[in-house]
Amino acid sequence: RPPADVNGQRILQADKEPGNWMSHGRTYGEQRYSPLTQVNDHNVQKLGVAWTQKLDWDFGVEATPIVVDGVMYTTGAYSIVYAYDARTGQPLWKYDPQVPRDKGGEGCCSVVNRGVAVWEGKVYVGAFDGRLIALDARNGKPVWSVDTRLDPNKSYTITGAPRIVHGKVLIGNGGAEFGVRGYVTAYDAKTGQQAWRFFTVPGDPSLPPEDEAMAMALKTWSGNGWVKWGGGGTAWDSMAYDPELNQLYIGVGNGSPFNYKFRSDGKGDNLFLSSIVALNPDTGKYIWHYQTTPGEMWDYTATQHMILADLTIEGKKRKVLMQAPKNGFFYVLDRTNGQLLSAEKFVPVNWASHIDKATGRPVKTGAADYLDGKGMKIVVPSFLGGHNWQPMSFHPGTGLVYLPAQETAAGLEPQQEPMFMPIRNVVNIGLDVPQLPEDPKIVKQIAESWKGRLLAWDPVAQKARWSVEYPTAWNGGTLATAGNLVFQGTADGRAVAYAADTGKLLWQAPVNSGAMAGPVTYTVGGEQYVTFMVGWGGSFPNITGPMSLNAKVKPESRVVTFKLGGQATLPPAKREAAVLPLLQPLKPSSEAELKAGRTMFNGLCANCHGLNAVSGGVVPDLRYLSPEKHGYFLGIVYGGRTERGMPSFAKGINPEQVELIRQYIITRSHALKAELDAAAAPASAPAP
Ligand SMILES: O=C(O)c1cc(C(=O)O)c2c(n1)C(=O)C(=O)c1cc(C(=O)O)[nH]c1-2
Ligand SMILES: [Ca+2]
Repeated sequence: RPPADVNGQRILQADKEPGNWMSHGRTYGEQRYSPLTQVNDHNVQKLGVAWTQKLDWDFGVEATPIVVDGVMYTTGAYSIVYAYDARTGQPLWKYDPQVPRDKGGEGCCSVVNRGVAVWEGKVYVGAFDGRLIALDARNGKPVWSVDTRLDPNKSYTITGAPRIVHGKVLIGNGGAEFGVRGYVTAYDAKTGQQAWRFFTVPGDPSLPPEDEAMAMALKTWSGNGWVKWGGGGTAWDSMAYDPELNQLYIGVGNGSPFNYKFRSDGKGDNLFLSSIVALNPDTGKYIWHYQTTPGEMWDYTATQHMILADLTIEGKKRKVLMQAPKNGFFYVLDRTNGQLLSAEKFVPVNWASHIDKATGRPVKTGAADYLDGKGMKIVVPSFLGGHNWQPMSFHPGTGLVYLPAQETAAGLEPQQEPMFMPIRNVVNIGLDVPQLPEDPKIVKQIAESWKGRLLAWDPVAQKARWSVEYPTAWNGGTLATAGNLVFQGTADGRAVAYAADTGKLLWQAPVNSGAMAGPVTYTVGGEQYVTFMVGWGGSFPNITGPMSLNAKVKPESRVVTFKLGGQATLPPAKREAAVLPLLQPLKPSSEAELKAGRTMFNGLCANCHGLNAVSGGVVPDLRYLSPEKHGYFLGIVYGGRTERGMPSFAKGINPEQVELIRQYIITRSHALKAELDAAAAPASAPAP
């Protein structure tokens, strides 16, 4: 059999070859449940390392590997594709699409990638710069490549994994924090020829709508504010497919800009933002939609993982679709028609009290409404969500969904007038950057209130059967197996397994770095393997650095595969301690100057270097910047550091403003020094 000779028939019958993991969620229903039982709740403690492979870039790793007939196809940062012998880890080939290294600034959440799809001897990857590329599965040589961007002058990116249905490769894009318009496109798997495109939000209302769905959606928007800001609705991650109904489900993202007033005069539902939309996969035609957050204004994407299952609810067998989007409610929909069956909170939520059963609409509390003219509002969950892209899993035996949830909150405040229109490289959401105090004691308190939780969620009863708490948010996706196991990677650098029925911790092993991706399991030569894609990054450590420090991990990207009795060793973790350099003198600056420096830092730099210049450790913490680099700071900002992933900021800020940013960083280094000195001083030091 030629490599990666997967087709729809094989995916439909995935349970007949449980040793392979042939599509993103293993099956079209994306349950991430494996029927394999060789590794089970009786022997899982005998798992040892089978093999490891280091990846090129120590940025976030989010890929679900595809494993077919003994070969693993997976990705790392910058959309680099790796093929390994799945038994030994021996590299077979590597393909680097050469995404320009300074493109990082054009995405909200680093140059991550969630994996490939395979089909009839080809491997498909969505490159961060917007290309969809087909590779020859034998050698990784490109066969075709298309540019999926609607407008190359906008910050369109791809981080999601393609799905393939009826010979069509389906892919969306990211960019709703940068002023783009969302859509999903289908390309012929053989040739790359475009088959259809479904827009998720309307275009310019002065032009005719593209189709009936856009005509319907347009009625739910007001004014034309969104035209310049794209409208958003990017479908940057999840899809699922029901072959019996022949329905493709896409998860649609947040509005662009977040600011609902700038976007739509603060009026209307704004379809299809934050919605699940069912499409015909052959034509791209609309079938139904369910909107989780009408009038979205909090980055409440509904791009989170969707699982299809058959559940018995009130005595009736229902074909359901389950999703736990960012907004904090767990939804169970009838997937034949999009009707709401139930929705309950799975984490604390303040923007809505409940979802009304009769209308299917949330009942908003007003507590998170930052447009009420009363200033900053604390929004729960935060823009990182009660759940983000980390995939869930569903175990048909226990009937439970294993959900990597998180408790987070953030302060949001609208700009009165747009500071600027969206430009490349710079996040612009029509809000002031999320507020975070500088006082380390308060930051510590907030950080401790941000929790990660693995929930074993009963979707029929709509409540947790068991849960495990973690020291930070941003723990990994899950995998359920017929061996009564749930596997998960953790933010604090472990691979763990729980009993699926009781939640008892049965096994854990260090993996050196935060493990966020969904693990997979497969067999080669009759032996079962479990693979974790490891590597800390993505939006949590990059933007909300201070909240992520309790994870106490460094970025270190690697494939780590386990098997029963595995004897390989994991290389020791990188652990160089950061040393504060000789501090730059504090120049006397006015309050106003320091405030301007802080605003600019948080607006321009914090998306990677962290709010208030506290980095989560994936991108350098500028408080530790050496005197030498302070000497040519302007050169770095204007020139960028392309080889390290930093774009040029020559456009948009003048040298005086760059100097204000530098002064702000210096004050933050001094504050850190004082904090470290205080921590090092003996608790009851005698007065001098
Ligand atoms: O609106 C968008 O277009 C968009 C894209 C992406 C992305 O492509 O990674 C993320 C988000 N939004 C987002 O809101 C978010 O929380 C997020 C986290 C991550 C990540 O990989 O860590 N990506 C994204
Ligand atoms: Ca977003």
